[in-house]
Amino acid sequence: MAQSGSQRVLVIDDEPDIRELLNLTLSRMGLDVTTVEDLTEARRALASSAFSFCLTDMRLPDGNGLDLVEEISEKYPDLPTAVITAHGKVEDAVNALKIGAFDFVSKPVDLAILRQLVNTALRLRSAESDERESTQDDGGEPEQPAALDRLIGKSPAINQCKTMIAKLSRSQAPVLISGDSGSGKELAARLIHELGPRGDGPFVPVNCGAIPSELMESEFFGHRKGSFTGASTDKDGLFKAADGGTLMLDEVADLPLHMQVKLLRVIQEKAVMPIGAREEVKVDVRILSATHQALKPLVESGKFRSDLYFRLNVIELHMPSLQERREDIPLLAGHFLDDIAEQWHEDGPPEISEEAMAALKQHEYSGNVRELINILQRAVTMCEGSAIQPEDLMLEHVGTPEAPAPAPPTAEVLESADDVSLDSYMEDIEKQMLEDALKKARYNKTRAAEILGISFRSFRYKLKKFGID
Ligand SMILES: Nc1ncnc2c1ncn2[C@@H]1O[C@H](COP(=O)(O)OP(=O)(O)OP(=O)(O)O)[C@@H](O)[C@H]1O
Repeated sequence: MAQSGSQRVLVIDDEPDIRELLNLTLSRMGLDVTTVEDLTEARRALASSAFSFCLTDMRLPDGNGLDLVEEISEKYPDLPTAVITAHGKVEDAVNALKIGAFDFVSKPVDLAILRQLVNTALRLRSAESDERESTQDDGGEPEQPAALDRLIGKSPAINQCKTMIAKLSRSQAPVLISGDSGSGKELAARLIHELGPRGDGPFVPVNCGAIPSELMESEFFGHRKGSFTGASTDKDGLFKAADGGTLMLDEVADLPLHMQVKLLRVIQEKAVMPIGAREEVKVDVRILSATHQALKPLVESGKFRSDLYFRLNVIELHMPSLQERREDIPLLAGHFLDDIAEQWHEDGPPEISEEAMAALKQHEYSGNVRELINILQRAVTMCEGSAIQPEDLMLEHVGTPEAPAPAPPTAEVLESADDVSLDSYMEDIEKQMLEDALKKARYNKTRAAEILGISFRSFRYKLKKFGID
């Protein structure tokens, strides 16, 4: 696809045939191509003209392409640069991405892949120049993208994440997002995707631990009709669904070893082989992975392949736990209370008493932001007055002794609740109690609230929360 206008691209390769092929391919895309054969000429070209994209070979007569990548990321940080790596030289590709290359393409250059790569890089450039123009119009300093405001917090730890996310969104490098459960790993991945040149493409999150091992290959790579019993139609896999966008491998440590091998191949070849297909299907997907477990010990114990780890963990983004940023809790709590009030169509959110806020700030959150949201939802349903009190939070150490304790779970319930979190288990009990009270009160809500010993307002909140009519 030709790009609008004539954008200048710089190609550096010492082999005349390849220079010619690249020149032809990129010119056909409507680009104004400058080709040079070594680093000296490249430096000269960069100093004399403004380019929108740069593509360099690694081994050049007067030095290494990676040195140029480093120079470009310092001197021309807005210029996306891709490197051409020798086939199978994963280390070179990873090093290039680590020092700031936008992406890489391996030899022999697949022209379809190259075209996709260039289009993605140029989309990044045009989005950035639009942004620059709009900040220049305002006469203001370049600001962080507004989407980053969705990552609530002002602590140094979260500010560092925001800066990193903005930077990572400009590259195609695989990122490993680490952090405790509920700390915002998926939110961070979404932002990297949305802010980058693939933002208009699909974002496909997949929980690697949730797919049965025997279905994994078909889920990831798709299958052809008749390739196994039950394959009654062709099916596109998750990679195909994420084509042109981002695939987020959540809980990547749960990938079984046989899938790790296959995944590595896909990442290297940028193509998938659906089960029963005769030919590979090209896919243009950026991979972001997330884990709440440290992967290194798994690599050491042989449960996670070191070559895949090396490939996925090109850059690591760590999402801080709430314990590491307690100062953000008031801001987060205020934001989620507004959210809850809006979702539940209430006039306004209740206030939080000073004591309740202090309890929230001290609490040890094993489920981080997700747990904070759950606590606040529960508090809003429990709150009788205009301000949330510590006992409304129902945190273990501030629980009200007189609050009616739910019936102890039966062995049967516990057995079936193997994978159920405490929160959802408690919610089931709460829902059941509401329904029982309603029945007992012959669906008179005021009476049902009396039976449960809670206010009518709190009863109504709960009905809404559980979608009980
Ligand atoms: N800094 C934040 N600002 C606003 N909302 C946040 C923040 N961090 C997390 N959240 C919200 O908390 C919830 C959990 O976040 P998310 O799913 O991204 O966490 P996670 O680390 O991927 O969880 P898991 O480990 O369970 O996969 C989501 O509703 C998310 O929008």
